[in-house]
Amino acid sequence: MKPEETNSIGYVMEKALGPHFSGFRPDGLLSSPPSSTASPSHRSASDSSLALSDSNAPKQPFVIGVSGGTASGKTTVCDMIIQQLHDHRVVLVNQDSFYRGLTPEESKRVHEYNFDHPDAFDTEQLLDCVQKLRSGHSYQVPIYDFKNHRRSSESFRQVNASDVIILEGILVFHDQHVRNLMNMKIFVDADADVRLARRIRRDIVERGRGINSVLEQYAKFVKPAFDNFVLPSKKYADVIIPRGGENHVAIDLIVQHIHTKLGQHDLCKIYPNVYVIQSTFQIRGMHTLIRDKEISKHDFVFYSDRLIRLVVEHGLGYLPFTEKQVVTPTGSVYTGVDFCKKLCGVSIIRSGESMENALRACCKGIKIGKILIHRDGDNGKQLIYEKLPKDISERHVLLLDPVLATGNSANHAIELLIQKGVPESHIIFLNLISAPEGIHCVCKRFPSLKIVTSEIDVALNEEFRVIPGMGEFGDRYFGTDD
Ligand SMILES: Nc1ncnc2c1ncn2[C@@H]1O[C@H](COP(=O)(O)OP(=O)(O)O)[C@@H](O)[C@H]1O
Ligand SMILES: Nc1ccn([C@@H]2O[C@H](COP(=O)(O)O)[C@@H](O)[C@H]2O)c(=O)n1
Ligand SMILES: [Mg+2]
Repeated sequence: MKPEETNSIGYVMEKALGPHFSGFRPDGLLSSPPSSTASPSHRSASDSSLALSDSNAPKQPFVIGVSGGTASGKTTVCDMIIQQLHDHRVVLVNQDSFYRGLTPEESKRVHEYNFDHPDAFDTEQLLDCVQKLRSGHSYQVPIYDFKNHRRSSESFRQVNASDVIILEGILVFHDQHVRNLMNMKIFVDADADVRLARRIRRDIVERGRGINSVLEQYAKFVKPAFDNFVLPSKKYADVIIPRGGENHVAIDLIVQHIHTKLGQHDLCKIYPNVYVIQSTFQIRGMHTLIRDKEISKHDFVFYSDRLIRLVVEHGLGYLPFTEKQVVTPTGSVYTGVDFCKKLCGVSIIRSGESMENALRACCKGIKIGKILIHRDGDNGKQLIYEKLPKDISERHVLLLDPVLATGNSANHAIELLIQKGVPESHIIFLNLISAPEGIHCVCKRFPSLKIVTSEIDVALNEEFRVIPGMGEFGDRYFGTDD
């Protein structure tokens, strides 16, 4: 066959009708798989290399760090968060529990001891505790006594694994390894005078101190350590709460965010631009049907179409809009929104074409372009054919492919769109199922693109097929599987 023949669109189209790997078999093109062996202490909670792909594995808890100066209201804020998260299991770990007990010598000269310096805490032990809880184990947390500055030698507080771990203390943002275990960092802010007033009252009432000793300790250690260690760690906070426990708006927003994150797949916590449509029994039922190898072709198409329609509708929700007012038949004004007009679809041939009808049904008269990515021989070379709207650079693009497997073909298609002038943030990639490997691959390369999917599967197998997956979508949908 002559080279020009192998390059002809007809030839490639015909080839594309053969077995089609929705993830495009990579032949050495696959970037190294996400590592699952890195030591947890050196991984950040937002590190994309976290091995979070196994949906059957226990969910990782959501770790919240709460820091702030002494008596700023950290404990009060934590209590309020815990109360509002009543439908989740939440545990509170206080950094205070990890104060090193004083030696008899140190106890004699307690007024010279700096309880506000990072060295006053056993940070290694604190790290061990959070790591254990994060990996689903319980932990015997020490009990610290502020009156005699020692840990109890007999008793511990058993803290069990839970959905949310709150780690609270003046210096929880100081150590990088501890910080890296947090999914969310909150800094509780309060005026220094207010804090001092609260501290005096609390230390006298609860910690058996006298006014002079509180003021002396404050001037000698607490204030300098606040300036040197606590305040500089404020920059790591995701949220700063002024007025601590009084700030109900801030606490409501935080609780709402935690609720959203808890309901999400772990990959959505890592990549904020990945959206999984909210699962319902209807959606789960449709997935059950289309994943069943015994289903008839007719039913496969019917239920795939239903799911595709949902994904398309959901994806359209991420397009920009403008405000629009209309007058209703009652003569009233309704303030609504106008759809984004500069829009097109692009299907990745062949299976992406199965999504075109749903897009046409939702967006009247929408232009739909096509991209065909064809593996040329066994050397990893690809041929890319495209037929795209001429003004695509001015449009938001809904990229269509029902299965995101390795992410290689998606990345080629996205690269092509970007070459054509489409801003990365104007691309919404729609699919029915995504493999974690594909999500890592696409999101690392294109962090501002959005992926909308209906389920995230467990992993890819050694043949780069999605597990549990649904087989060759294109073959099953277009009836070319046997
Ligand atoms: N908004 C508030 N108004 C009045 N008192 C408060 C307020 N927030 C906290 N307190 C009191 O101040 C003291 C310190 O608050 P706490 O939450 O324990 O601070 P932290 O844990 O940051 O040291 C406690 O006695 C608490 O009851
Ligand atoms: N034996 C101790 C241990 C600690 N402190 C002080 O406690 C403060 C931290 O607790 P908060 O609830 O206020 O965050 C810290 O500023 C230490 O000075 C103490 O007085 N005695
Ligand atoms: Mg406290």
